[in-house]
Amino acid sequence: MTEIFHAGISGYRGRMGRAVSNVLDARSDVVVAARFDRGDAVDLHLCDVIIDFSTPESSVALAKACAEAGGPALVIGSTGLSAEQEAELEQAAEKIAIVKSGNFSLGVNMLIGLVRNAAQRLDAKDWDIEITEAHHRRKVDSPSGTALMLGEAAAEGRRVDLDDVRTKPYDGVQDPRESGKIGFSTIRGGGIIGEHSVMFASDDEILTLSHSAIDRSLFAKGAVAASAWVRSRPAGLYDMQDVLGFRQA
Ligand SMILES: NC(=O)C1=CN([C@@H]2O[C@H](COP(=O)(O)OP(=O)(O)OC[C@H]3O[C@@H](n4cnc5c(N)ncnc54)[C@H](OP(=O)(O)O)[C@@H]3O)[C@@H](O)[C@H]2O)C=CC1
Ligand SMILES: O=C(O)C1=N[C@H](C(=O)O)C[C@H](O)C1
Repeated sequence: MTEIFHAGISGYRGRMGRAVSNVLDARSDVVVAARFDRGDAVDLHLCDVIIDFSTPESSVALAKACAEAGGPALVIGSTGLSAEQEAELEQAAEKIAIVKSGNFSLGVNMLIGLVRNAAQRLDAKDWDIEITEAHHRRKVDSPSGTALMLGEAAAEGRRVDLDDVRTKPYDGVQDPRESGKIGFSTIRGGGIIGEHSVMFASDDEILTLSHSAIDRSLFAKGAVAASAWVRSRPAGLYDMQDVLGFRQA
């Protein structure tokens, strides 16, 4: 028999909140026990898990409240968190189970592994890595959470720290590009759902690995799958690689 669980939606009036509502409403194994947005009160005890696509500040505040209450588990999709905010989530995850990912799609999570692998094999002195992302005009953070995850994967493949090799945005006249750096470029326009590409460029050839999101429901479906996975996990900070069983040993 299918076990029913109770889910909450944080940021439910937003683009992703509405997409998550639609996915949850279509499932017979989930009761939507709470929908809340900025300024709304929520009874955390009604939920086994809350799916949150809101803002960095509100995701951190929610994680702290859930940690203090001893639950529910969380699925967090908000991007643009500072290093301090990431650390606050890690602290909350000592008390509750949290899945946090900058992208809940299967394709992007596959891409992460491909990028890590390519970066490991293509010598940094010959191959420049440039990451490009494009999103709708209303997106406020850049580079996107996904672009940063792809940058982390490339840096991991090269066994370097992304903070040490990340380029500043190119603008005006500057020194020639150093080898070993990882560059980021951002496009914002119209209703673009989410485009990401990682270019490996040598003097002789170019390899580009890319992903296009066709419908926002893609992220919502992944987040709902993560919510079903995380609700029975012990406290800890997980990501979509864990949910999909892609984590490398
Ligand atoms: N990980 C992934 O796969 C994806 C991540 N995202 C990320 O998710 C986040 C939300 O994106 P999107 O839905 O497009 O943005 P929206 O601005 O459309 O939605 C965010 C919603 O959160 C609400 N909100 C603000 N503060 C709180 C609060 N304290 N409690 C509850 N809700 C609150 C906002 O209300 P108000 O309008 O009043 O501020 C708004 O309704 C972004 O960081 C985005 O980058 C997006 C898509 C996929
Ligand atoms: O804000 C968005 O829309 C998206 N944000 C995520 C990100 O920052 O990578 C994921 C997706 O690309 C859509």
